[in-house]
Amino acid sequence: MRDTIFALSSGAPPAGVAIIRVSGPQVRFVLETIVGEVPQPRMARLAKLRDASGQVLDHGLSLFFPSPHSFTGEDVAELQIHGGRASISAVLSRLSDLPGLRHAEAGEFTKRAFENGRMDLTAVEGLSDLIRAETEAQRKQAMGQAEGVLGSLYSGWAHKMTHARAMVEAELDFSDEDDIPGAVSDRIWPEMQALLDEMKQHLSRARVGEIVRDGFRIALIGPPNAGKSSLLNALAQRDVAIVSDIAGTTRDIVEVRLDIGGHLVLVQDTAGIRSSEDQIELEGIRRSLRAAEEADLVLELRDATAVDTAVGATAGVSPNSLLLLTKSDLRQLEFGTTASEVLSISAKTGSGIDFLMKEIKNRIGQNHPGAGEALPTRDRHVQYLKTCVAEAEKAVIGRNLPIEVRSEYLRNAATALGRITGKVDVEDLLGVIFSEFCVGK
Ligand SMILES: Nc1nc2c(ncn2[C@@H]2O[C@H](COP(=O)(O)OP(=O)(O)OP(=O)(O)O)[C@@H](O)[C@H]2O)c(=O)[nH]1
Ligand SMILES: [K+]
Ligand SMILES: [Mg+2]
Repeated sequence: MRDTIFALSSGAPPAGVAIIRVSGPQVRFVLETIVGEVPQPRMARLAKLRDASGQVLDHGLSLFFPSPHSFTGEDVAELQIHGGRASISAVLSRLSDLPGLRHAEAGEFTKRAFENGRMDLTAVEGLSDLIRAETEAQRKQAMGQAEGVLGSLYSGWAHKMTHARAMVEAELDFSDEDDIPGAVSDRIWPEMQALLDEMKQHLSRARVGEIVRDGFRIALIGPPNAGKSSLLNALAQRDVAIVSDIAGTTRDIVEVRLDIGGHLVLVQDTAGIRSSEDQIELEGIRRSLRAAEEADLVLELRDATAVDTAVGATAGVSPNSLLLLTKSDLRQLEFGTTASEVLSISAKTGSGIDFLMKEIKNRIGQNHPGAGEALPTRDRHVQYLKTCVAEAEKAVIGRNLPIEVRSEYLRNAATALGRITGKVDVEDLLGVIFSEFCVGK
C-alpha cells in the first residue's frame, strides 16, 4: 500500500491558523483515530484532535475530500488547527506515530496530483509559479497556466496532428479502392500548414512569456561616474547602491526587483566601463558587458558634463537601448536631430525620471502578452516547441516524401508536445520540476 503523506501546508508559524494536509489510503483511519470521525465530504466540521491516550491536543476544523475529487486524486484530509509552533508539532508528531504515515517531501502532494492525472506538467509548473508570483502579470500568467490553458493548447495541437496522421494513413490503406484519390490530403496538408504557422507564431512570442515569469531585465551601463548607481537608487526609491565621486565605485552587479505597472522588472547597476589594470575591476566590467547582452533594455548613461554633444554621445547605441544624458541639473545639452532615443535626466533633482519610467513602461508594453494569450514560460517549453515546429515543417513541406515518412514527422512533432505536457515519458524531468515546490504542496 502506498504511504500516506502529511505536511504543514500553510505558511511559517506562528500564525492564527495552520493547515495540515494528509493524503493517501490511510486518511479515513487518520480521521477516525485523531478526530474520532470521518466528516461529510467537503464539509468543515468542528473537531477535537486527540493524542494516543485520548487527551485533547487541539481544537480545530477537519475536512475530508474523498478520492478522486481531491487535489491529489487520493483521499485527502485537511486539519485546520491553531498556528502555534507547539500545536503544529504536537499534531505532526501524532501523525508520524500512526502506521503507514510519513512526512511529505517537497512537492509530493502535487506530484501525486500529476501521477493521478489531476493536472498536466504545464499546470504543475504554473502552480509552482503561482506560489512564487510577486506581480499582477506573473499572477495572471501563472494562474492561466495552472488552470491548464497552455496544456490544453498543446494537447489540442498534438490531437490535430494525430488526427491528421490517422486520416492520411487511412487514405493510404484504401488508396486501391476507387475513391477520389488525394481528397483527404488536399484537406489535411493545408490544415497542417495552418497549424504550423500558428505554432511558429506562438514560438516567436516565447520571450514575452519568459519576461513575464522571470522579469524584464534592464541594465545600467556606462563609464565610471556616469551616475548609474545614482539612477538605480532613484528608480528603486531607496539607497541600494553606493554612490561616490570616486570612479570605479561599483565593482559587482547590484540588482533590484521592482514592480513597474504590475510587471516584475530587474534593474541591474553595473561596474563603470573603462580600460583598467585592476583584475577585480576588469571582472566587474566583464560582468557589465554580459548584463548588457542579456538585457531586454540597456540604459546607456553618459555624464552630460563630460560629452561634447548629445549626437556625439549616441555612437554605438543599439536598438534595445536608450541613451541617457545624466546630471542635467549641471548641464543641459541640445539634442541633435539624429539623436532620437536620447533622454536627459538628473538623479539629483529627479528631472526626467518620470519620463524615463514612462519609456520603460512602453518598452515593457511591447513585450506584453495579448488578452488571453497563452505563452511558453520556460526554456523547457521552448526547446520542445522548436523540435515540434522543425518536425511539423518537414512533414508539411515534404510533398514528394512517402506518406509514411511525413506521418512519422507529424508523430515526432506531437511527441515533442507530449513531453511538454508530460503525456510522453518525462521521468528525468519530474525530479527537477517537483523539487521547486515547498513541502506541503
Ligand atoms: N549634480 C549631479 N550629480 C550626480 C547626479 N548623478 C550622480 N551624480 C554624482 O556623480 C558621482 C558619480 O555617481 P555614481 O552614481 O556613483 O556613478 P556610477 O556611474 O555608479 O559610478 P561607478 O560605480 O564608479 O561606475 C557622484 O558624486 C554622484 O553624486 C546628478 O543627477 N546630478
Ligand atoms: K562613482
Ligand atoms: Mg556605481
